Amino acid sequence: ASAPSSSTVENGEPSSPVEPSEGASVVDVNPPRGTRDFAPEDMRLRTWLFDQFREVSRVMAFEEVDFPVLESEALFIRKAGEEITQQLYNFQDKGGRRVVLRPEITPSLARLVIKQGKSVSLPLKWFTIGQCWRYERMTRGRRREHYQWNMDIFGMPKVRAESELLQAIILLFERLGITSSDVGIRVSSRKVLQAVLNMYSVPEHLFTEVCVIVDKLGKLTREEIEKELITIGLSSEAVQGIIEVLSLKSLPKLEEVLGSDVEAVADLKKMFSFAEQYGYADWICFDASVVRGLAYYTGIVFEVAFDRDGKLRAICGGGRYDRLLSTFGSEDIPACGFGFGDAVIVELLKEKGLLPDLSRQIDDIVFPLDEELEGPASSVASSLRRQGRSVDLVEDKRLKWVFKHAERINAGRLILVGKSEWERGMVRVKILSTREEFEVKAGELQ
Ligand SMILES: CC(=O)Nc1cnc2ccccc2c1
Repeated sequence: ASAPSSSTVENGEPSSPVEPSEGASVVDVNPPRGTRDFAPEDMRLRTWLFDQFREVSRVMAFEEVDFPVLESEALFIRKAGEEITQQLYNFQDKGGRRVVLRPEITPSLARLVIKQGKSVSLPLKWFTIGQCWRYERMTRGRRREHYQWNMDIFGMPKVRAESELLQAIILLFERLGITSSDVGIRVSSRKVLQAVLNMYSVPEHLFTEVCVIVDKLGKLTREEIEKELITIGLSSEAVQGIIEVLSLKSLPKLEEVLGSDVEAVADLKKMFSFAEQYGYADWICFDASVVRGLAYYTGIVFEVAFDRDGKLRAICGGGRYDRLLSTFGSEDIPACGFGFGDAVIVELLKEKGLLPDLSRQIDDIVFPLDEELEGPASSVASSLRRQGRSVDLVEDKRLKWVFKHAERINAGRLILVGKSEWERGMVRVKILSTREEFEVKAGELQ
C-alpha cells in the first residue's frame, strides 16, 4: 500500500512529513497505562483459557452473546457508593453523549433482555467473554482493563439457577486441574442481611448501602466497617447484630438465629442439598460474611477465592439480581449470574504449575531450494492448506536456518522443493521427529 499521505493538515497549515530527529523515539511503544498487549505467546494462553470458558458454556447449554465495550454512562450510574461506579472510564463523545468503557457486563445483558422484550422465551442462559474497564488513579498501579467470562440466567426464579452457575464454575476448575482444596467457594444470601436489618427495623432504603459497606469486610478493619455503618445511620445494636450474624459459617446456627421460615435459610438449605446431587458439595461452604460489592444483588451471592499468603484473591463472584431491570424502567425478570476474570485465575494456575504446554504446532514447512522453485512451492503449500494442514512457506533462507525454525515452531514435516525432484514430479519429505526422509509425488502429498 502506498505510504499514507505524508503531509497532515494541522491547524490549517499543511505540515512537512514528521521525521524523528536523530535518536528521538517516534512513539511510546507501550500500551496505555493499566492495559496489556497480547503478543503471540500471551495470546495462546488467553485463547486456551477462553476456549475452556467456551467449552463449559457449551456443556451448560448457554448461548453466546456480545455487546459494545462502549455503553451509555446512564447504565452504570448507581448511588450505593460501589467502587466500580466510582471508577467509571467515562467521557463525553463528539456528539456530547456521556459514554463509558463498560466496567462490567451485567447491565448490558439486562439492556439486551429488555430490548428483546417478549421475543425471548424464558428462561434464557447467555454467556459472553468481554473486556471491562475502570479508571483508577495510577496511585494504585492496578490494571485498568481485564477480560471477564460472564454467565447469566434470566427467568429462573428458584435456586436451580444459582446451582447451575456453581456447576459451571466447578466444571471450569475441573477442566483446569484445580481442586476443591485449592480454592474456596463461599455461598450466602443477601436475604440473611435483610432479615437482620428487619430484626433491628433498619429502614429498607439503607439495605444496598449496608451491603456495599459490609462487602469491605476483609479489606477494612471491623472498626472501620462499624464506623461506616453508624455513619449511614445504623444503631450500634444493629451494627453488633449484623457483625454477629455475618460471622456465622454454619447453616444450622443461622437457622437458630433467624428461624426456619426465613427465605434465606430455605434457599441455602436447598442449594446445599442440590450440591450433593450435582456432586460438588465438597467445593462449597456457607459463609454469612459473603455479600459481594455490587449494589443490585438481592439473594444468593457467592465468591470464589484462593489464599495467597493470607490475602484472599477473588477469582470470580456472582449472585441473584431479581430487581435490576426495574431500575432501568422495565418489568423485573428474576436473574442471576457471575463474572470470572482472566487475571487472577492465571496467577493461580502458574502457582499450581497447571499452565499447559502452549508452544506453537505447525504441520508442515514448505521450502523451495532455489528461486526458480518458488512457484512450485506455492502450489505444494496451497494443496496442503486446502487439506487443512497448517503450512509455513519459507524462502530466502539458508537450509540451516530452516531446520532451526522447524524446531522452534515444532513443525511435523519439512517439505523440500528441489529442482531435480520437481522435474520428476516429486518433492522430498523429512519427518522431523524420526528424521525419516523420502520422496513423494507432489500431486499425492497429504
Ligand atoms: C486482577 C485484575 O486485573 N482486576 C481487574 C482489572 N481491571 C478491571 C476493570 C474493570 C473492572 C474490574 C477490573 C478488575
